[in-house]
Amino acid sequence: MKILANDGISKSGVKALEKAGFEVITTKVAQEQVASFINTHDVKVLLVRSATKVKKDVIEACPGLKIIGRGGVGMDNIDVDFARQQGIHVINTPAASSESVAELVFAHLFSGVRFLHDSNRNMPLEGDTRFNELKKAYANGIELRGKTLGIIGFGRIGQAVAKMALGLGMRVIASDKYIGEAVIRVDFYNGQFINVDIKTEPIEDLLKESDFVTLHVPSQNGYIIGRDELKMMKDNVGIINAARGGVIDEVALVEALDEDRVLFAGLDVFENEPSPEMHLLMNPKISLTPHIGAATVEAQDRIGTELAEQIISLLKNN
Ligand SMILES: O=C(O)[C@H](O)COP(=O)(O)O
Repeated sequence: MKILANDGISKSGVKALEKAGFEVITTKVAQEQVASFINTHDVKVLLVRSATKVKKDVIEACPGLKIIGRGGVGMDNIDVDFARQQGIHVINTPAASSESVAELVFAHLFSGVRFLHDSNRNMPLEGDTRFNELKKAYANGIELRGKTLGIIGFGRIGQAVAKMALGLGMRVIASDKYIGEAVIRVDFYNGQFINVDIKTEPIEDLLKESDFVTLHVPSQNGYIIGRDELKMMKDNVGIINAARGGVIDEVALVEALDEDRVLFAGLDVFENEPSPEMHLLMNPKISLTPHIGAATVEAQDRIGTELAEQIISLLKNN
């Protein structure tokens, strides 16, 4: 039975699937060719990350598909309900990448408070005399310890962020439409741990209290952080979005950065993906990454292995 992993899959995933007798094809097929490739090669399982879109047109054109697998969390690139109505299993790996996304949030936070993204762009060439000038420009860094981190969206990723923030000595507050409270277990290298109970609070309170705000919500129809929400935030707040483009109003964000109301932003996702707007790319107050929250060896290994386990259990054990 053939599997097309159109956005790639880890070696561990390929190995587990091949061991179970599947053939895994990892050639990248262009979006417009996906359906015809699936049909001509008699592919039964389509695996994607966020790049390949599996919308109604593709699903309708591939009546032989048995499984659509999303290696990752967000399923906004898949018409999940429609696929399930056609009797296709739709699976994902909701827990596999939480730590990696959380670590990227801190990469952006550390970059923001110490201007790393900007100093990397500006470091002087040999013979350039601006070294001391830059030393002065980046002299007012901020420590994270003791500051308040507001986490919007307190599911798996939000809670992984909370755990790391607590480890750094930050105060953590959270807001979530569906989750009232969560016990965050902070593990130490020597096997010891502490539990910290965090009750969520209304978003308005979070925005007023936070020194840094990070978003961990699924794709939305409207902005969670728009012009009004930006106005509610503390002066010199830092904002991170490693969730989905479209949860922050980018135009209002740039305005707030330009007016020195927001100190910095860290963006891994964009309203216009994969071609983020120029006003974001050129902004010295924005630390940027190209949607790589889940892009670690460890997360992709877990994702590949979990997908393989689910596929084997759905197709081999039934
Ligand atoms: O929803 C996800 O899992 C993340 O956005 C990662 O997406 P990616 O698999 O395209 O890196």
